[in-house]
Amino acid sequence: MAEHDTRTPTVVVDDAHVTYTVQGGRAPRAGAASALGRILSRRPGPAARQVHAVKGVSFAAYRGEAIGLIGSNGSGKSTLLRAVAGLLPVNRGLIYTQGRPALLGVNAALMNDLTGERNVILGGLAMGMTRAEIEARYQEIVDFSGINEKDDAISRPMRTYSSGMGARLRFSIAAARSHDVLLIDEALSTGDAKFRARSQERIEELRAQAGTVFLVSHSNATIARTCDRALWLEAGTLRADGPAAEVVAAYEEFTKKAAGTGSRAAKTGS
Ligand SMILES: Nc1ncnc2c1ncn2[C@@H]1O[C@H](COP(=O)(O)OP(=O)(O)OP(=O)(O)O)[C@@H](O)[C@H]1O
Repeated sequence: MAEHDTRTPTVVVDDAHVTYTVQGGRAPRAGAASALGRILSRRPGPAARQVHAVKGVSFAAYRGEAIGLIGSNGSGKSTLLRAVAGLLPVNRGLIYTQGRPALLGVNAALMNDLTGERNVILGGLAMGMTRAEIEARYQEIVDFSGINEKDDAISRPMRTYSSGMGARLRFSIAAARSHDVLLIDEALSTGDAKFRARSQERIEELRAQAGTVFLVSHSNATIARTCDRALWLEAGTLRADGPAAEVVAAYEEFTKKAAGTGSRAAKTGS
């Protein structure tokens, strides 16, 4: 008889499909003149197209796990993360999550014209913290981000920050409280080595507080170092799910082979 699984699931994804609908197309010819021509001749515009980004993915994630998402460009990693965060609907299948997952993306919605300080408050509220909680943790968030080490950058508008500084502040806000499910999209790879080490420690703490952490990264080293499990997506389907080191090794083997095929194809001109 199969052993009973006593771990607590935090995210269950069952045969999830996500499709984007893209309106229009053929941009180069879609100028005002051609649009006018279309109206005059009553020709229909370009039809809406579907992009099937996630195709039947299933897995369960448990408390205390740090799961890396790897795969080629456009393989569906960010889409899957956004669907788990509840920001994109699934067209088919089901996604169950415990609590409200927090998505921390490089594009997380902070306001560029507001100061870092105002953004800490906004971001904290968006993460479900109360004003009192934010006030109590404000200094800790700023110190963790390290953006105030050289000058008083926190009082400047976000648009004056480098991309690394912005990413660090976003991570610091999201990591200020514990989450049942924390989803991180590439945020770590933007920071410098010191910040990376610090955020890795913080992810460890969040895991210890019984949360589940998902991390999308193009750095195989980051995935192998930070995660114990990895999901490998390719063209919207799950190619592998297992211990991070094994999945990363299989993915590296695949990318090496794909690069080899590419150069041979280029040589033969096919
Ligand atoms: N807003 C959108 N509208 C239409 N298609 C989209 C949209 N966002 C992503 N896609 C398409 O969905 C597919 C998966 O994209 P996604 O961004 O999830 O991949 P990814 O694995 O995160 O890629 P990368 O590694 O380049 O960040 C791609 O074919 C992409 O072109």
